[in-house]
Amino acid sequence: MGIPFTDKNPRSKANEFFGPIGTSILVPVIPSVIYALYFACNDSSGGCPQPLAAIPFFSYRAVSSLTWWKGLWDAQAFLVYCAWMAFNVLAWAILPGDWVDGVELRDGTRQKYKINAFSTLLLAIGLTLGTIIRGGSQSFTWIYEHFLGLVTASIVYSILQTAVLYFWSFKEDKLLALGGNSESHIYNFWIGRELNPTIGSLDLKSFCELRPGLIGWVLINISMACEQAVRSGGHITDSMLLILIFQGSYVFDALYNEPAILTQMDITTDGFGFMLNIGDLSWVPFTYTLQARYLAFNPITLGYFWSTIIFSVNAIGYYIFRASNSEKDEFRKGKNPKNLSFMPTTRGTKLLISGWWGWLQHPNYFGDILMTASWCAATGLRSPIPYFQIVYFVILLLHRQARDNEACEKKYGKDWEVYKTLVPYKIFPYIY
Ligand SMILES: NC(=O)C1=CN([C@@H]2O[C@H](COP(=O)(O)OP(=O)(O)OC[C@H]3O[C@@H](n4cnc5c(N)ncnc54)[C@H](OP(=O)(O)O)[C@@H]3O)[C@@H](O)[C@H]2O)C=CC1
Ligand SMILES: CC(C)=CCC[C@@H](C)[C@H]1CC=C2C3=C(CC[C@@]21C)[C@@]1(C)CC[C@H](O)C(C)(C)[C@@H]1CC3
Repeated sequence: MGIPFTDKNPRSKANEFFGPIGTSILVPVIPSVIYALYFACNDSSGGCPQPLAAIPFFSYRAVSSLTWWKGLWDAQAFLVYCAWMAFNVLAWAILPGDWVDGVELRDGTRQKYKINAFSTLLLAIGLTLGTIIRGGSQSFTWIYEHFLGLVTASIVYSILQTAVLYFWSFKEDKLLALGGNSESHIYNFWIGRELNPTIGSLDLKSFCELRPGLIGWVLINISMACEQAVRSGGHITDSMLLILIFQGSYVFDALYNEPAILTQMDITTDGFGFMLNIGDLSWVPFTYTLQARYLAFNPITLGYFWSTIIFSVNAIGYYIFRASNSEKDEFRKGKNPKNLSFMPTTRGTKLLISGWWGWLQHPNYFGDILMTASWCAATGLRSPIPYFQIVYFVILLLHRQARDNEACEKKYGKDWEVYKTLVPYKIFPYIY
């Protein structure tokens, strides 16, 4: 099928993520990594890497049997996953929230967003805690027990949703993502063709980025803590408590600042393709919970000394992340309470050259990386598997920095070169 292009939706180049070849590798690799993390870190593996052949996922004999494949599917988990998506849609529809405008799109229109993700989070946590208070820790271990089935459910759901949206994007009059209208179907499938797919007034991309995955992350962590408590006679370790606090507050922060996401590249520029579908709905809830899942069957006590160090790294990271994000948000809204220096640009928008944004090109990434490092450190040193998160996250943010740099070169031209001479370090102070 030829892929049409018009003045409104010009042909784009398939030049990111190593083009059609890179994206055709990424599409099967991302779900495989989610499964691999499960098989390399569960109760039977003990969360330590075994010889690869001992892990069913990597053993030819296991993978070639139909029974093994059937074991990945859990109909009950699939129903629960669909019910979870329905709960999020209902909460979005029923809970009150202000309607705000997104950034101006290239056709002059603006997408409208209902802001009530934070109240959805409070509702979900309230219901969960109510269940645990009434039924004890054992009443909320279902997620731990059905983790593999839920992984499959989320992957199947993401594939179906991406496929439906891909076909839907060929209906006329859609505004497409500038990067997602290349000549390659697989590349467009990965990036996403339509910029802002909606059902009625529900914007699917922002909905999926903030609600089912992020709130699911918190609930999965709580289930892992319940599993640990059941196994140890009602207690959870200091490491598990730290993970609940760190990651819970990270999600609280994201949902409390919901409107801030509307100016980020995922919302303004990328389509809603496989990358964001599987990223939001499967990767975030099922790999970002790796530390809590590991601790569920590997209780680790850190003690006051290490807990204080790890807590401090997370607190410093959070401070840098929040302060720098808020500084830029305020500045973009036309406020400059600290009287920070900035440079004018021919594009019209100004660039900060003092404060957090005069220190690094992405101070918020640096804060985010410190936080992720503290999450991994809370799992101790017995297994390298929970450290997967920091490796992945540094790669993600290095790649994101490169994508943003390219976008800023286009937006600001020579002014961006000047900015880079004034603020030479990208993410890591005095290193990179
Ligand atoms: N936990 C996770 O999995 C992930 C978390 N994140 C987090 O999301 C947050 C947002 O990240 P992201 O949107 O990628 O990037 P940034 O918040 O760094 O935003 C980049 C944009 O900011 C503007 N900008 C850049 N420099 C300046 C300056 N000096 N003064 C004013 N504006 C400037 C430019 O846009 P313009 O000039 O057009 O306004 C640029 O395109 C980060 O905190 C990141 O850590 C991101 C990905 C994954
Ligand atoms: C491996 C793979 C499929 C990667 C896809 C990338 C996505 C996992 C991430 C792209 C941008 C993201 C953001 C968040 C979560 C991860 C993804 C979806 C985010 C919602 C996390 C919470 C933060 O506070 C945030 C709101 C700033 C952030 C936005 C970007």
